Amino acid sequence: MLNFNLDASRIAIIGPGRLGTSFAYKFGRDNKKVDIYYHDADVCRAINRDHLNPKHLTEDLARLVGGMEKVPRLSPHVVATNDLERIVEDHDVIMLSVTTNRLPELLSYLEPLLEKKAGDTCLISPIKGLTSDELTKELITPSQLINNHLHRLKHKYQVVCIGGPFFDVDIALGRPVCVTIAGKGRICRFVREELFQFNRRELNSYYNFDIVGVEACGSLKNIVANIKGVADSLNLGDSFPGTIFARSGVEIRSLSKLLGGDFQAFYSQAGVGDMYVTLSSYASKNYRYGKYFYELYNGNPIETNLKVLARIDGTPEGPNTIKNVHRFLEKKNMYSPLFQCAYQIFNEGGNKAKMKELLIQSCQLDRRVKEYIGPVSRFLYHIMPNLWYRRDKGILANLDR
Ligand SMILES: NC(=O)C1=CN([C@@H]2O[C@H](COP(=O)(O)OP(=O)(O)OC[C@H]3O[C@@H](n4cnc5c(N)ncnc54)[C@H](OP(=O)(O)O)[C@@H]3O)[C@@H](O)[C@H]2O)C=CC1
Ligand SMILES: O=C(CO)COP(=O)(O)O
Repeated sequence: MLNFNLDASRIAIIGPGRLGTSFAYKFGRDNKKVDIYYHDADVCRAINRDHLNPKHLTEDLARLVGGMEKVPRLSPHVVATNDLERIVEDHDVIMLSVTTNRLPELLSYLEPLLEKKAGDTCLISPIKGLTSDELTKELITPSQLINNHLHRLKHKYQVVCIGGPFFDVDIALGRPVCVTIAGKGRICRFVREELFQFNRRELNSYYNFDIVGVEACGSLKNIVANIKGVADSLNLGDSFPGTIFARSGVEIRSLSKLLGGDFQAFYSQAGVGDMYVTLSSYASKNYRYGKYFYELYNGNPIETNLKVLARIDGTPEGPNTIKNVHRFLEKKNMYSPLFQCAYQIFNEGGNKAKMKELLIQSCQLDRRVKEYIGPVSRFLYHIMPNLWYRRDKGILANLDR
């Protein structure tokens, strides 16, 4: 049973990437004591000396505020260290601000330290990606990955996820942002009250019990942002984005349900709210990924991917999530034309005309004709989501639901 006398006056952030740095700005402004963990001592020294991140975010902030000299400095209460043991021992609240592919390795380092620690820990995850479970090969969200990895220590920690529309630059600069805090009620109330209600005009939050649904929506919309970046380069007109938006909603809703989330998650800040901004803004790494992928495309997706990643500060989650989702769709024989199209565009090669054709087909020629889910179908989805989903091949593929 987690003890709720957690100390929220100090917070640890693991991963000084774009988002971790932006939360260090925010919590520093709130006079919290912030300790950032990063394994490279030189980077830590630079952060402590200059009160700026030498690797991530700073250049984008400079562009936005009109020059490096105008970039705000991190509060003197923000300190970087490469001592992970001290980070775990000294903090009741730890934000894991790494990308999904780096999370298993990080959890392996954290596990013995959490076990040794005397007190309890609140782990906060803003991570928006899906991965494959090592044992079951099922598609899982970051909180599921954390819980699977740390199941022996489940009495010593709880996970809270942050979802919704929030871009690093907005958080860093104190622009109004409203997130979704998802997880168990008491720990979420603690996080909202102690960390997200200070200066509510700058950062505020709503609560959602459906942590898996919130994470699934936040992760899957990154894939849609990747394809929307491509679509916006294809001269498809001003109507087509509406169809991408609505049809991806259908796919996100179904897939999120299958992963253990609720249909309602999509109608939240973490669903439509986050998808709207990520699909329409250069602030999104995932949207830019799609744009640059089209621009730099040479027929070879592996080479193009490397060139695109070299041009983006930070790692967009969409490209890895597409691969993991694709494996899952194949395994489940699940019908999901837009995610299938995303996989083909970013992994299978071909020319730019093929990208256009794939996108038009996936949006305009969906085999599902009905836009609504009838009451019987809704009930069956509710009681047996693992059976009641649209198949890609076979007799069940013909059922419209
Ligand atoms: N940026 C944003 O606006 C938003 C991001 N998110 C989510 O937050 C997560 C992080 O995103 P973002 O910050 O943009 O990504 P970045 O790639 O900018 O940052 C990840 C950081 O984690 C570091 N890192 C990786 N492994 C470890 C480790 N074991 N220990 C310590 N640090 C480590 C990386 O180091 P290195 O530099 O060496 O690679 C990098 O600094 C993603 O899941 C993303 O989807 C969610 C909403 C908004
Ligand atoms: O989740 C996001 C915004 O809320 C997406 O941001 P990125 O595409 O920059 O990772």
